[in-house]
Amino acid sequence: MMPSLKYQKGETVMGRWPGSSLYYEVKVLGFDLKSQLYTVIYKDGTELELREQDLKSTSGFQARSRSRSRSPGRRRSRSRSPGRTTRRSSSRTAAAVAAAAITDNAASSRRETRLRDVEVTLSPLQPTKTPENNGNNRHEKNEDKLKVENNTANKINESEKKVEAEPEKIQGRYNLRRRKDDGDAKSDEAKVEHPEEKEAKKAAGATFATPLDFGGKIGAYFWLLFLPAWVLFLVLHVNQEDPSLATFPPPLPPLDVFWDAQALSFIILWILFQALLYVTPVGKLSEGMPLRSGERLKYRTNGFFAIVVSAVAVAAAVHYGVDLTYIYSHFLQLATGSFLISFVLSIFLYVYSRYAAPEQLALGGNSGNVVYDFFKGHELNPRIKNFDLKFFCEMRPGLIGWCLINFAMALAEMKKQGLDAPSNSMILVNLFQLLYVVDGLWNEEAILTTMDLMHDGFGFMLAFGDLVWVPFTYTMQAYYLVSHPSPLSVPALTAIVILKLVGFYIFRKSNSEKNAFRRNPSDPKLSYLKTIPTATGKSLLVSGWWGMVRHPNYLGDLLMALAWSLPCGFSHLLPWYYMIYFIILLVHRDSRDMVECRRKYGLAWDEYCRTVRYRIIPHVY
Ligand SMILES: NC(=O)C1=CN([C@@H]2O[C@H](COP(=O)(O)OP(=O)(O)OC[C@H]3O[C@@H](n4cnc5c(N)ncnc54)[C@H](OP(=O)(O)O)[C@@H]3O)[C@@H](O)[C@H]2O)C=CC1
Ligand SMILES: CC(C)CCC[C@@H](C)[C@H]1CC=C2C3=C(CC[C@@]21C)[C@@]1(C)CC[C@H](O)C(C)(C)[C@@H]1CC3
Repeated sequence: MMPSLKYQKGETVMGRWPGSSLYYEVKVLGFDLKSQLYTVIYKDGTELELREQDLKSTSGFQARSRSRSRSPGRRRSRSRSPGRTTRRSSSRTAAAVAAAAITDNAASSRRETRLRDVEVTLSPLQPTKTPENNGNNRHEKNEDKLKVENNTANKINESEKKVEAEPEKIQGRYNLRRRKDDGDAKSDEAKVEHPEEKEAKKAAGATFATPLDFGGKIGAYFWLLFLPAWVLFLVLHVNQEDPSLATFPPPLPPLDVFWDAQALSFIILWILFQALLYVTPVGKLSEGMPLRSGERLKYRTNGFFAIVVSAVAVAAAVHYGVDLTYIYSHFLQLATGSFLISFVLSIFLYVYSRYAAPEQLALGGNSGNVVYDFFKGHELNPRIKNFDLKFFCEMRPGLIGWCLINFAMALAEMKKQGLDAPSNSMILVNLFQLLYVVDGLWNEEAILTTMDLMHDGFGFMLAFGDLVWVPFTYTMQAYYLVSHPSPLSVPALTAIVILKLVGFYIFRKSNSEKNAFRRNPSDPKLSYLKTIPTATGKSLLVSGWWGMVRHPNYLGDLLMALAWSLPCGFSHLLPWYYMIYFIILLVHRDSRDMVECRRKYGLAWDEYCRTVRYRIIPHVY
């Protein structure tokens, strides 16, 4: 029993469908005092959390005509409502709707046909104007108030315009909060909120999170210690004459060797220089994907400009006698300096996130455990004014720094081996990785539809990953080649170049296809693609690259990684480190994404997985 609550455990009530005014019959499973949310279960077994405002007693509903619910005008006004969300509830409810839509899909074996335009046909009931309804939802008088059966038949209707055709409407689909009849998000914000509603909103934001990754709370402690230790191990190991497992563990130098104030100041200067380029008003202002609040952040995507200016600056520095082999000889000290910066940044990010509104927190980094949230990232998009810290760190200092370090290694190789030009292997590694980074910066907008930008909070994992892991471990191949020459025959070189180009083609095409589709699903250039509708208003691609495997971009990336290691030969395991790490990282990311997409899209995701059976490698995995 749940004392003094409006709805009791076991009671059957009507629960609102996110982004609309449709109500399903649900059974109350429980009530969370902290979040003030009811856990309810649908007839198809889907559980979700709803606020009291989104529940109504069944007595307040009556059957109403089908034609009214299908009025296009009405649908229009609904989907234009400003989007605000409660956390878990929105996605779980979406899953429930997806479940219904896809059940019918599967039954009518429409997989082979074009599934882009969908309408969920419901059997609506209209609530009578009971005092309860009027009291709770006065603002909804003009909206459809519909009751639907959970096991309602849903069908694909080719004639209806799908929600995705107007991306700005997507936000309305996630709305489980009070909705105003019209007006934009800003006017919404300006209205005074009831204190109770404020509390519930706070609680909803603060409590709900996705399941814990990376071994949970204990895992977070482990990774916090292991990741820096692993970088240290790699840096010390690669510096040895014989970097084989026989010399494991590498000898630890005295503590004072780690610290170099000059190295730290170079890192700070580099980050400030990149920050300056980032805020330079050159290049496009791109829109991110809609957030849970319905808001879309703007990002200055001038990464290509940044790398070109950086290259010119580095070339000028070399021309005026700056010895870049300093990077090779002070690698450990530079890594230590970067680590310190990433650690201080992570502390700042965590403290800063404590002042963020609940809807600005990352679902995956909101466990309530300080260490876990510090590691995983508490706030989704921490910004100082318009300066987006996550976007900047992920795309600039570390990524461009990676190319700078590789270049320095080529110079160091020439110096150490007494060469007039870098070796073929060194040139390949430099060019391949430069292409990867330049491509990422050229297509910088595409990063806005990746997991890191959309779902992961910005905390130690990414700050350390961006500022330490990328520049100081992704450069292992180039570092290795400085003192371990690996001559390449012409056929081997040709084969490696072909492998790289094939990988790059798959990687770029698949990433661009998904990005273009997410940005404008009705792009005529994508009209040949088949899709599966989901109840969130977004669809899933089931043909093209994303019909081949579930992560074609990972396949391309892995082929490229192979091409980066091959020039280093097979004498040591160390240059293969990236390949091994990358397989683990991408397999884990794929699993994380599966969980996240299953949560978001429910049975529509299962249907996608049935249609596209392999995850990364066709017919293998
Ligand atoms: N070099 C490196 O260290 C690393 C490189 N990468 C690369 O970065 C790139 C981005 O990777 P990552 O962010 O992990 O993942 P993705 O770019 O693959 O993003 C996954 C998201 O894409 C959407 N999606 C999945 N399936 C479909 C589909 N069938 N149709 C439409 N949308 C779909 C989903 O988001 P939604 O539906 O919400 O839009 C899903 O959450 C990849 O190329 C990867 O290889 C990644 C990690 C490290
Ligand atoms: C420290 C942890 C064990 C792992 C940290 C992972 C991060 C290093 C990576 C997570 C996703 C990344 C991406 C790129 C770099 C590595 C990190 C930050 C990326 C920017 C590289 C360039 C590509 O073109 C890209 C697609 C833009 C990549 C996006 C993901």
